[in-house]
Amino acid sequence: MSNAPIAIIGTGIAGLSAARTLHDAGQAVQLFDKSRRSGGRMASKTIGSGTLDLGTQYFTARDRRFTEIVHQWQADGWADQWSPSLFQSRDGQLSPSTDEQLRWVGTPTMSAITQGLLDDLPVTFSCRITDVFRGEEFWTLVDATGASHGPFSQVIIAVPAPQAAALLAAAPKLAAVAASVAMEPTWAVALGFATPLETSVEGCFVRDDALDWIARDHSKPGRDGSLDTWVLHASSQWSRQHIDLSREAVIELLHGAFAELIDCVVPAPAFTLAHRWLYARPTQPHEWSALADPGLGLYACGDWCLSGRVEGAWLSGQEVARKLLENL
Ligand SMILES: Cc1cc2nc3c(=O)[nH]c(=O)nc-3n(C[C@H](O)[C@H](O)[C@H](O)COP(=O)(O)OP(=O)(O)OC[C@H]3O[C@@H](n4cnc5c(N)ncnc54)[C@H](O)[C@@H]3O)c2cc1C
Ligand SMILES: NC(=O)C1=CN([C@@H]2O[C@H](COP(=O)(O)OP(=O)(O)OC[C@H]3O[C@@H](n4cnc5c(N)ncnc54)[C@H](O)[C@@H]3O)[C@@H](O)[C@H]2O)CC=C1
Repeated sequence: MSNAPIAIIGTGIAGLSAARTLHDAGQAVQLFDKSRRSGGRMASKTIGSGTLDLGTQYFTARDRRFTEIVHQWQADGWADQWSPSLFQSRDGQLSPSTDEQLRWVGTPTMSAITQGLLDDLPVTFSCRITDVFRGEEFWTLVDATGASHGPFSQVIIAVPAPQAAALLAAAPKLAAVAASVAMEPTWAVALGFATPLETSVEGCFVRDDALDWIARDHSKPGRDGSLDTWVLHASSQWSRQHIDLSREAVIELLHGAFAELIDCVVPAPAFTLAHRWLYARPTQPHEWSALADPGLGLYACGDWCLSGRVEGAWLSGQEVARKLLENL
């Protein structure tokens, strides 16, 4: 057995779930991410004095193992329950839609969870891995600048399926599985109002043309900042149809749809932002848990291996760590 560390590409919840478990089992890990910080689709955006959850809005916990870890995160101060005043909108009709579902958010921002998991694990940010190849004994990673990283004993790829497919070239069967997963885009828009909107809506499931979901970000626990902030998510279909639209045009269209939907006057926002998530969610759930070629030492995990939600991504990371440890 070699002392070379395990490389993990991706510091979203899946990669960090695996990293933490491997680290706790005494394995050395080295993480890489193309972004400047951890979180992936659970990242939060800093805006002036506050922050916004532009990707994941909340998460539910149905699996026992995930429920246990979420309670641990709550005890650590990284997560808390969010009980929004919920509505739904169908055919332009807004109506209350309360339910009993427990919903969780990171505190004070969604990214607090991945930051907590990362802690002081070794990580290289702003490093897009473009090639993963195996020599006689060890793995080497190559980044977009052409620089090499290694040697590594094993590699875990924890990125969205379309990006994973290219990095799994050394294991064509795994690459083919990843390539078979279609992922849908989501346009996200944030609006900040200087004066709070006069509505009791804090979250709304929408089934109209453009929008899919709206949330009063400011209503989540631990959020500060002076603006009344809202996050609007377009439906997959609308996002696909408007994939190449400019940010300004997307803000205008979704702001218009929001103003039509909400039951109050919507003044001009003091702040706007648009973000395009190209690989927001798999078109359907899968039951792979994680992909593994133990002989080679190449593994993959991510939300696309399971439910396409935070819970699925975390469970997939657990499963990849379990498989890897089992094969050491
Ligand atoms: C708009 C939106 C709303 C959502 N809402 C919810 C919700 O309300 N509830 C819920 O449960 N889930 C929600 N989700 C889904 C949830 O965010 C994901 O299921 C989960 O965060 C996926 O985690 P992951 O670790 O698998 O992938 P990611 O979070 O995508 O992490 C992958 C990481 O890999 C990095 N990366 C990619 N390619 C490379 C490369 N070549 N080299 C280096 N690094 C690379 C990325 O920068 C990223 O940090 C939402 C997603 C989006 C986009
Ligand atoms: N925009 C994106 O890219 C993504 C959005 N995601 C959303 O993240 C959420 C996560 O799902 P779960 O954890 O199962 O959460 P959940 O149980 O709150 O919601 C699941 C789905 O059930 C419906 N629903 C739930 N509660 C209500 C209600 N009170 N009134 C009306 N409809 C309701 C609604 O359609 C919702 O999308 C879902 O809303 C997904 O649509 C998940 C992944 C990506």
